[in-house]
Amino acid sequence: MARRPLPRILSNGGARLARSRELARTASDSATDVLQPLITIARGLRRMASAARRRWTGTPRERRGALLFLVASVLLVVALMPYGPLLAAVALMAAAAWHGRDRPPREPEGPGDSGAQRLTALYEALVPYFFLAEDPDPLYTHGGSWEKAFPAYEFDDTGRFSRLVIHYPAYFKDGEAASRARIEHLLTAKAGRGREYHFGWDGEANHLTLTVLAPLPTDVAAQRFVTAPGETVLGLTDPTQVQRTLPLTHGEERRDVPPVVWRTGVRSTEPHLLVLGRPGTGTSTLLRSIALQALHHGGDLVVVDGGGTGEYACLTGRDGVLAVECGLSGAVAGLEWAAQETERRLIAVNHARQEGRPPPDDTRRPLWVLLDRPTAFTHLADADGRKDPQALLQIPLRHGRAALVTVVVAEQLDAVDALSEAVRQHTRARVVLGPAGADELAGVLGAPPSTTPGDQLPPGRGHARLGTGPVLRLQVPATPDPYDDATTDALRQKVLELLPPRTTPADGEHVPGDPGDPSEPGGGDAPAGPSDRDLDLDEPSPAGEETVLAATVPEAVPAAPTAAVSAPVPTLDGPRPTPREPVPTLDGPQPKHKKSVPTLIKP
Ligand SMILES: Nc1ncnc2c1ncn2[C@@H]1O[C@H](COP(=O)(O)OP(=O)(O)OP(=O)(O)O)[C@@H](O)[C@H]1O
Repeated sequence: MARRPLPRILSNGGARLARSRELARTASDSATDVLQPLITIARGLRRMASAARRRWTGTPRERRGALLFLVASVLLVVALMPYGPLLAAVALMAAAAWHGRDRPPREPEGPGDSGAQRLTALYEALVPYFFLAEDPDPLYTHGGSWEKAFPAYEFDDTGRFSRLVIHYPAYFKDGEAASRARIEHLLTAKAGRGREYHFGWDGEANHLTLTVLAPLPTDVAAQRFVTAPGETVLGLTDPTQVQRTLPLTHGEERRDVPPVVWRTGVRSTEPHLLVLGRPGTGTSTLLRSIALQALHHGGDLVVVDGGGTGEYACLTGRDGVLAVECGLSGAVAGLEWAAQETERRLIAVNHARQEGRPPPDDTRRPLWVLLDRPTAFTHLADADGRKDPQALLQIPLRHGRAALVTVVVAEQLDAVDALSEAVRQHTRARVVLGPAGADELAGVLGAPPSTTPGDQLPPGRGHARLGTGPVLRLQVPATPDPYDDATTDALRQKVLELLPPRTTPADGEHVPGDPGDPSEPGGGDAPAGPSDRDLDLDEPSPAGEETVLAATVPEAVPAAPTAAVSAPVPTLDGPRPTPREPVPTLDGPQPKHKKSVPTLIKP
């Protein structure tokens, strides 16, 4: 059947319609331009009329008669004057045009009543700190005015300060931490507790800027961070303090968040990290997060857990995890091996340099030594008359940077005194999690933070300082123990996905199943927690009966760990075992294996 053409109005009606709409718009624009003076005058007349009406209603009744009489007299005079009505009409039009002109919206004037009250109260509170009797023209004085002292202020919807600039006298000792802390403490109390503030001291201009900080996101979970090898994300911080951002996945959406990135390796100026916090503030979580990132970048891990709660059990037997030690003997053996491995690497690198060769491959794989609560072992060793495992950290801490050996120590704040001198001296990257006083923070970080901690800190919230850098607010990404019953399924799955696969055990050793990990044969049904959970700190296993926690090393990197058991280990301090001689451990010599380290401790 032949197609019938559409009616013209339908076939090209759309274009016509658009054209006519365009024409109408142009015509209306031109008309508006032409009639603009009339529109302005009309708007002015309306504004004047409403002003007159307001004036009339605002005039008391008893004076309205007089006002009416005055207006009538003026009108009469004008009417009787030569050209009076004409001049009056011209004047009226001119006045209407003036009042009808477009005016930019007026800035709200002043802080309002409640704002002024807050500013006055704050000003009075600051007087004792900023007043000097000898000052001939004091900026702060009792009964004085705050206008000159607070050049800029902003309030939030609830009427509390969101930003405030405070001008202080030049003689105020802003270079002294104690003086600054007193002012910050006062401002925190006056500006409203329960929020976190940033204090920006501008010593040159004698200005202090108080800014309310938005809470750091607590809903970011462990994930693959877009970082280069040698970079570890400790957590998230404020955009004002860091230039860089990382794209992070948060639920379904992706957003750019400023991270605290810690650089390790040969060029690092702070190659080792100390994490402190009160119990339950998230120090183990941060160590787990670091472990996952280290494994992702191809590092080897030795984990020493003095907490003894099995929070690192999920790492046991994973590719790259050399040992997860919860007992004193295991800890000592693991750390002894790490010290010897550091030396071996150093010497190998030195030889290679002297011979003009690049460093051998088996010195290039980063080795991470993670210690959670090492002071628990110090007490145990002391009671037992055994060697303090912390003493073994001396070499990795002092020489680890050149050997790509990184030490991370997590400890409780009140056990700082029990940390060895070497740990305190060589851990120049510092993190403090959870509530801590300004003095405590300054003592650990070497400088007080420029922000105040809130009253209620979520787990994983704290401060970080890398070397001599600024003190940064920190929120550690949620990286819970996947074997913990309290962990939600979504988070458990996220952490399990980040774990490397299990290494095939050597010597037919059994590597425990992964409860909840569907990829593990029998994993879903396995009892929660592998064997290291059962280790009792108070009862160190007898020599030769220590539970094997980690057994193997991937084939791709045979040299590093194998060296621990079979390669010659020259030392910095003195003679070491001769070639082919196994490194002695507390539990006796180790068997030799071609591709794998059987154990750090004999089964
Ligand atoms: N960054 C975080 N985000 C969300 N929850 C966290 C975070 N850090 C820790 N938590 C939660 O807080 C609790 C304590 O964490 P964690 O075990 O890491 O603390 P801890 O300082 O090691 O305490 P303890 O020494 O008692 O083991 C856990 O339930 C953990 O899931």
